[in-house]
This record gives sequence, C-alpha cells and structure tokens, in this order.
Amino acid sequence: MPVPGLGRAFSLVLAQSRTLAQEGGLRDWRNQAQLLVLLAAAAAGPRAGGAARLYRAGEDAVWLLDADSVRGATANSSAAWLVQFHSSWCGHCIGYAPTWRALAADVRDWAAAIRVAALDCAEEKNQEVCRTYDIHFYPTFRYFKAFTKEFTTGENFKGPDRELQTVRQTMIEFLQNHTDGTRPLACPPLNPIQPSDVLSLMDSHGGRYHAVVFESSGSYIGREVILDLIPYENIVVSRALDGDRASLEILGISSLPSCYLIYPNGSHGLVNVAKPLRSFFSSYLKSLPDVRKKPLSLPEKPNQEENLEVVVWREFDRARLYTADLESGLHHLLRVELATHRSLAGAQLKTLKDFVTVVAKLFPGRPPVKKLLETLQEWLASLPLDRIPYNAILDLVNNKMRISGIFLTNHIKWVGCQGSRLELRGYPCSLWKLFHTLTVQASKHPAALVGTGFEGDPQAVLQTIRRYIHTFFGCKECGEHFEEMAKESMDSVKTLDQAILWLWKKHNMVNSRLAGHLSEDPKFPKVPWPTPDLCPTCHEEIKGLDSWNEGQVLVFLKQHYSGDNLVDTYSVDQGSPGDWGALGRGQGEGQGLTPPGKSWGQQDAESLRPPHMVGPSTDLSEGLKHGLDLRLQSPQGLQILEEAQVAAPFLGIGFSSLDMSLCVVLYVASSLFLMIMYFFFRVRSKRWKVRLYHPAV
Ligand SMILES: Cc1cc2nc3c(=O)[nH]c(=O)nc-3n(C[C@H](O)[C@H](O)[C@H](O)COP(=O)(O)OP(=O)(O)OC[C@H]3O[C@@H](n4cnc5c(N)ncnc54)[C@H](O)[C@@H]3O)c2cc1C
Repeated sequence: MPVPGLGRAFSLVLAQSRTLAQEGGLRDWRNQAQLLVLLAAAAAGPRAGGAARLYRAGEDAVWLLDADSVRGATANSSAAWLVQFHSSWCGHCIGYAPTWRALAADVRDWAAAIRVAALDCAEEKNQEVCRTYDIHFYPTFRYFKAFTKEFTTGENFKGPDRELQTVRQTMIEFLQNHTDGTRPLACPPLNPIQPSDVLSLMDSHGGRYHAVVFESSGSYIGREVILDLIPYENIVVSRALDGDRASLEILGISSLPSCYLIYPNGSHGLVNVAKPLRSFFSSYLKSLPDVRKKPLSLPEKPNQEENLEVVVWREFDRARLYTADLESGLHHLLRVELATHRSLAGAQLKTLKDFVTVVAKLFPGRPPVKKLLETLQEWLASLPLDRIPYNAILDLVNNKMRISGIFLTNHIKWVGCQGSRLELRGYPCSLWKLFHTLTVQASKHPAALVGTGFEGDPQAVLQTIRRYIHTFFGCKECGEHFEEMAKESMDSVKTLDQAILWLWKKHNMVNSRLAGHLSEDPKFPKVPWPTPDLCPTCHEEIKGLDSWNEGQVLVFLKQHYSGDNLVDTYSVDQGSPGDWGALGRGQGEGQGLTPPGKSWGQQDAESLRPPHMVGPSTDLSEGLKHGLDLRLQSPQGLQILEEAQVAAPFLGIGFSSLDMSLCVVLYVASSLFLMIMYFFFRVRSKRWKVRLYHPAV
C-alpha cells in the first residue's frame, strides 16, 4: 500500500521546528515577514471579492495611503499626518467613515501643516505594511510628526473620544507638540501673543491684514482660524488670551471670542460677525479684499488605482451553510487577522492554541481544510517553545512543503456572507457562522473534544471564542461589546445545548443593537433570527407578541449549523487559477464547479484536488524553493532544504497522521520482535554451548 506524503509531512514539521529552534523568535523577522508576505501575495494571485474602499480618491478630502505610499508620505514630511488605519469590513470603521470624511473636509485647508489620511489594512497589498506599523485593531489612529528622520510607527491618538471636534482639537495640540525645527514649515505660530503686542502691531502694519482672535485659554477657535487661513496670502492671523483686561478695554473688546483686524493701511477695528464662531471668523477673513488663495503648493495626493473589481453576485440559499464562507473566513483569520502579530507568546499563544484545537476538532468542512487544521493543531501542541514567530505558522498554513491533502483556499469568496456592497458583511459574518457551527458541533459530537482537556466542559467552546474575540478580533469595539455580554452571563451556561442558545441570543442582541447602523446591509437587514420563513416553528404568538419557542430554535440551529447543511457550491477553487486550467475543469472565479447541494463527501475527493496536491508528480524541489527560500538566506536554511529534499523522494507523498501512527506502531512492534528473537537465540545458543562442553550432563 503506498503511503504517500510522509516525507513531506516529516520534512515540514522538521523544517518548521528546526527553523524555530534555530531562530527562537529572536531574530529580526521583519525582512523575512516582508518576503513571506510577498510570496503569499504572489501565491494568492489577484484579489477576489476582497475589501472595498471606504474612502474614494476623487470624492473625499481624506488622503488615501497604501503600502507603496505610506512610508514616503509620512517620513521626513514637511507636514504632520494623522492616519487612520482601518479595515473596510469592520463595522465600527464603516460607522466612523462619515466622521473621518467630514473631518478631512473640515480641515482641508490645514493640509500644508497636517493631513488627515486613511489606510485600509483589509487590502491584501497593505497587510504587511499594517503589520510593520503594529496595527492589531481597527480603527487605529496614529500621528506622524513632520520631519521625522527615523522610521516610526507613529504616536497613538489619545483623545477622550473620537468625535470630530475632539480629534480636530487633538490635532492642534499635536501640532503644538512639535519642537522648534520640526514644526511643519507651513504651520504659523499657534501660541498666543500678548494683548499689549496687538497695540504695537497697529504701528507696524506691514502692508497686509493682521487679524487677532481674542479668546479664553480653553478655546481652540483662534488656532482653528489661524490654520484655516494657511492657504491664503496677504493676511496673518494670531491669537491672544483674555488675561490683560486693560488692553481688551482699550481695543473695545467686551465679549469673547472676538476678532480684531488691522488693515493693510493701518486702520483697525473689531470684526463684526453674526455669530462668534470659527466658521464665521474664517469666512469673513477669507473674503477680505486682496486676501486670496496662494498658488497651490501642496504635493499631489498619492495616486491610488480605483477599485475596478467587478462584483459577481452568487445565487445562494439562505437556509444553507456554505463551505466557501467558512473557508474564506478561516483564510482571513489565519493569514490576515492573526498575521498582524509578529510573534505570539504567553496568553496570546495559549488563546491561539486553544482556538485552533477547538476548530480542528469541530470544523465540519472539507478534508483538506480539516487536515490542515489538525496538522497545525498537532504542530502547535508539540512545540516546546513559549514564543512562536507568526511567520512559522504562516509557513505551515500556506503549506509551503506542499503536503498532499492539506489545503486552505487563499481566496476570499463570500456566498452566504456576500454583501450588496463590497465593504458590507464578509468576514464578521463568516466568523459568526463559524462560531455557531462550533457550538453546534460540540453539542452534537462531544466525543470530538476528548483528550483536548475541554471534554465535559459546556463552556469550553464559548470561552475559547470569547478569548479569541478579546485577543485577536480586529474590530476592538466589537470585542469589547462581546466581552461585556460574556462577563454578564456566560458563566450561567451549564450544558452544551445552552451554549448554542447563549450564542444565538447574544448574536440577536448584537443584531438589534446594529439595526439601522451604517454597517447594516439593506439587502440583509438586522432582524431577530431565524426569521419566520426560515423557521416557522421557532415563532409563537403569546398574548399577541411574537415570542421564541426556544426548544424549536435549538432544533433549528442544530440542523442549520450541522455538517449536513454545509454545501460546497462555489468552493472548489482549492488552488491558483492556473491549476484549474491544468485540470481542464475550471471556468474561473465565481463559477461553482460542485453541483449545487453537493457536499464534499458526495464528490470524488481525489478529482477535486488541485494538481499540485495530487501525489508524486508534485514538484517538490520547486515547492521547497518557494516555501523555504527565505530560510535559504542562512546556512541552516540550506541544511533544512537538503534534509527535506533527501527525505521526500524516498518516503513518498501524502501520509496522514493515522498513517504515521501506524508506521510508528509497526516500527516498535518489529523492533520488539527482533529483540525477542535475539534473546531467544541467545538463550538457545547458551544451552547448546553447555551441552557441547558438558556432554555428560
Ligand atoms: C463576536 C462579534 C461581535 C460583533 N460586534 C459588533 C459590534 O459591536 N459592532 C459592529 O458594528 N459590528 C459588530 N460585529 C459585526 C456584526 O455583528 C456583523 O457581523 C456585521 O455587521 C455583518 O452583518 P451580517 O448582515 O452579515 O450578519 P451577521 O450578524 O454577521 O450574521 C451572519 C449570519 O448569521 C446568521 N445569524 C444571524 N443572526 C443569528 C443568530 N442570532 N444566531 C445564529 N445565526 C444568526 C444569519 O445567517 C446571518 O446572515 C460583530 C461580529 C462578531 C463576530
């Protein structure tokens, strides 16, 4: 019986472990990470059904940055930057986008001094750069000072809230924090002048307007007006505080804020506006005769190609669960969300290990994905290290050694999680579906968790999900809300069925909280779920009120989130498009190659494998070169490659862990047999000797 793949499995684990042992997570992983991600991106091919942009280059005043431009823009810039690192799938980022757009438009005139920018970490090309800038949660706000010589990941925004006015005022404080010599050249002095200085200004008029905004010390209006007038010439704006009452009286200032204007010809007087507000002062000053905009001196906004992605709508049945959603979600979770961490240690590592264990044991999907999860789980469990560089995990997830029979799509393809716009639904939807599936599988197959330390614990899956969300889920506010719900009542869960119902109830609470929110897809309104058309028996009318029949809800959830309800339609692309061309079966993205309604078990599993998964014809050395070329920079890397290349052709391809266990058992049994034979013959030969030397005995 051929036992394919042992060589590769062995080599992979060997290579992973050796690499870790040698590098111990202590080396600078940044360069390797960059290379790895480049490789992964190259392997992933063109973006399919990925993230849409929340901000548009032509329409919004927001400066759009990406992997190509962020460093060049923020390093040694003549202006300071406030960058929002966001993710277009994150509900809070979607909800916050109008505020950010409004802020950018509001401070458009400040751009020579400070710029409001956005960078979408959900875009595949930006993922590495987001890792470089240490972005784990969305949205994350970072300030970059002007004229920074060294690379910096920026300063975190520290405002009491993220309201437009608060952020705008914090931007001003940030500008004032620049030390002399690093202040943006275009930024006028923001500190107040003395009221007495105003009197001397009257004598030294310099052929242009000089406006002075008088205000109390806590007011930002003066500084805002100063910044609003940056692009205008023939005018200087200053601010003064209300400390010197006598000077105010001389100038005739009786209320604050007020604006005093010295004209180019030396005449002066109070500005008369209908309301003492920033916009009124700024607009008045901008409209003065001879005050006009300076010729444009701003650099061009970094160019971003528009998203030309064509959305292909995939017909689907809301009563079914789609493998494509779960696998796309896992792809994002393993290759993007977790990959924002350079390395994992302590509680984070424990959370990952537990989460992978739960998913590996309970995921009801296709064998190649289950196998990948099992391999990952076994490998994580076997590692004695207390810190693991995430690149090592990525190597395994990307199956760099091309072990036959383990694979997770590297494409996003939403089906039941499609949104009517690209930025809606997607990843968080798939995560909910995965979580519900796990609670249902745990209840239906409790034996699956035996030996993991989780058996018999009705809260095990929920607590693992809770820790994952708290530790890794990119949408920080979502995680905080979920944690509040968990703190409140997760402890009351006493059975596996109650765990299913707990998650269902909490998900409905989130639905009702988000109804009408900007992240709600009008095509998929947030309503109590399951709706009567999906589950008529779940709904009852008690005293004229629609009420849940929880017993029926449980039955429904157990059916809806079971492996039997999982369909593989649209999820055949288990390799790059070229692979399918080679098979002569693929018609490209968006085409379901599995007949609707068929699950993995109903198909010819072997025929659905992409060619590079199919046995000995795999070009191992090519795979190794691609997978391990990063390691090849080091002599140890070469050694690993040599070992793997030697091992693979001898041992064949495609061993499962069961195969490997059998091999070990056979090996031990044959060794025992040989030992028994050895002792048997030794004893016999002693007896023969005794007979030979003492024939009379
Ligand atoms: C743990 C978690 C917390 C979140 N918290 C927030 C938050 O605080 N703020 C925010 O803006 N976004 C939050 N999100 C995202 C938000 O809940 C949605 O996932 C997102 O808006 C996409 O919505 P959707 O229309 O795809 O439906 P989702 O709510 O994502 O639901 C996905 C699918 O699950 C099924 N479903 C719906 N309700 C239930 C239920 N009660 N039980 C079982 N199955 C159900 C339906 O088939 C639905 O299409 C959170 C996501 C997660 C995973």
